[in-house]
Amino acid sequence: MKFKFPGLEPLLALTSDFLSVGDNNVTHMDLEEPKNKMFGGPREPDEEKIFVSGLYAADVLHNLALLEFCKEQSPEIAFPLQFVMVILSSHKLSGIIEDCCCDYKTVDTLNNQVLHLLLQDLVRTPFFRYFKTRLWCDCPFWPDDGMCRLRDCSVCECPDNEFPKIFKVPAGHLPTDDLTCQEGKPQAIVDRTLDKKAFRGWMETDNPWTYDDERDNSEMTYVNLLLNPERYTGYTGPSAQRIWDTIYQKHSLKDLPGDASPERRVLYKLISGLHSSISVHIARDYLLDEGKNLWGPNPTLLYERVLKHPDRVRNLYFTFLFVLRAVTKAGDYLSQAEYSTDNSLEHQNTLALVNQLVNNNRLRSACPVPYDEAKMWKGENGRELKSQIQSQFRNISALMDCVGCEKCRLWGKLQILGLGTALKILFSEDSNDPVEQLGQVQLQRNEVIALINLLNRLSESVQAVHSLAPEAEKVVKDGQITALSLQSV
Ligand SMILES: Cc1cc2nc3c(=O)[nH]c(=O)nc-3n(C[C@H](O)[C@H](O)[C@H](O)COP(=O)(O)OP(=O)(O)OC[C@H]3O[C@@H](n4cnc5c(N)ncnc54)[C@H](O)[C@@H]3O)c2cc1C
Repeated sequence: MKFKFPGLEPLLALTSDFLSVGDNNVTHMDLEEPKNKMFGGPREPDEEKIFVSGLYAADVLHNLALLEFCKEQSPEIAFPLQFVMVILSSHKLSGIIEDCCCDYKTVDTLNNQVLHLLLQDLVRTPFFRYFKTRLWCDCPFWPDDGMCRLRDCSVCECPDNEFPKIFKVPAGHLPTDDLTCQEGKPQAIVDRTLDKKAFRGWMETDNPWTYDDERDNSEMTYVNLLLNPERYTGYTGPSAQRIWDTIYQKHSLKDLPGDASPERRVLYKLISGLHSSISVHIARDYLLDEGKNLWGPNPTLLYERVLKHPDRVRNLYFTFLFVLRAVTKAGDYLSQAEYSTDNSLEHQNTLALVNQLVNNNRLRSACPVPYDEAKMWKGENGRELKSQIQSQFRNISALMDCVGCEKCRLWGKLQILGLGTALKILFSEDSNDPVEQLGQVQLQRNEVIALINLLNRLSESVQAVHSLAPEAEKVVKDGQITALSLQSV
């Protein structure tokens, strides 16, 4: 098949800024070979149609065919061209987001104009600002190997008088000077009672997807998330590496074979999307000068860790839509819930914001079903696979106690709980009827706080990728041009 690639001439013109190859007469190429390489064999007619429709053309051509072709035709342009291709393919993703029902452009527009602002307001409300968690517990898998070197790594807990009275645990609140995990205490019923009184409509229910973090309420502490932003902490090296390796390797999530089930791929994409989002937050709020305590974006880091890898950007968008779908699917439940804090005006305000989010007309018309969960678990071994993946996800959730940096652990736990809540909403197993399933889902207050805060984190990351990409690419391009000119000296 011969395919005319309209982007090739401008690409070559761009490349000719570096080398004199502008008059290279390359406008057609044979796509059979690169296409087969990319997809592992010829495709079905439908996929063929999609392939040539142009949705994937940019990716395929930028990443494979063009490079291969040009290497053969003209080896001297391969390097600058590869660089230009990486840049072009890194943020200009187009077409439908894989396994989802909306395209990249729509998601960017909706996020910039509607979702981002709403979510920013929502996570600032007293209800969504306080997250209950256990910060001090030991890793169930290996001894503590904390590598944190910055004070920015530790979490600032709420002083007792800060959060709404109604949130307070009447007894057994962990003293701030007791930094050890207190194992073996009997189940505390105190906080459960308080939850029922304080949050009418919120239940204590199990989440089959997550490791139960609320076994002993006396070990739980409230954290004001606004005082503990997710950003660069200095947590790096073998400790952090071990967590990510364990997640990806032990659970065989990476380099999935061609015949891996779609469900396994979804689990990988969710973890990878979350990983991208964490990296984006590190890059967008980085400690640029420790001496001067100067914080700001680090475009090179953003590029190296995320933008340079189109699959990581794609997984970020996928995860955003997956969680967004869970929030809208639980819309009826969320719009009838109780958001009481000390102040009834705050409840009204929070409820109004939740309603604007879950019943948003623009979202409904532009992207009515961000992700279609109905396709999952349909195979012969659907049930078995579901319980396997559920147990994998529970293990990943337990691994968060091994994160050797307090602030990273806080956000790791919150976001994994948020993902677990999305999985619970989308794949509630009580019934086969999706309408009934939704009616039966019961959420804990902390799950809803985690879900909305996770959606906000993902929305921030999608926005940062969209808005910081040009700058990041320029910084990298300038660096490359300098490197190229040094090479040619
Ligand atoms: C749960 C958790 C939360 C964390 N939170 C913070 C935080 O708030 N602040 C902070 O400064 N640090 C945080 N860290 C550490 C941070 O994620 C990195 O591990 C650290 O900055 C070192 O980065 P790195 O470049 O070595 O690569 P890492 O990000 O550690 O990645 C390890 C390897 O995973 C692969 N990989 C990277 N990204 C993806 C992706 N999106 N999809 C698939 N594979 C990928 C690559 O092969 C890479 O070499 C956290 C770590 C964990 C485990």
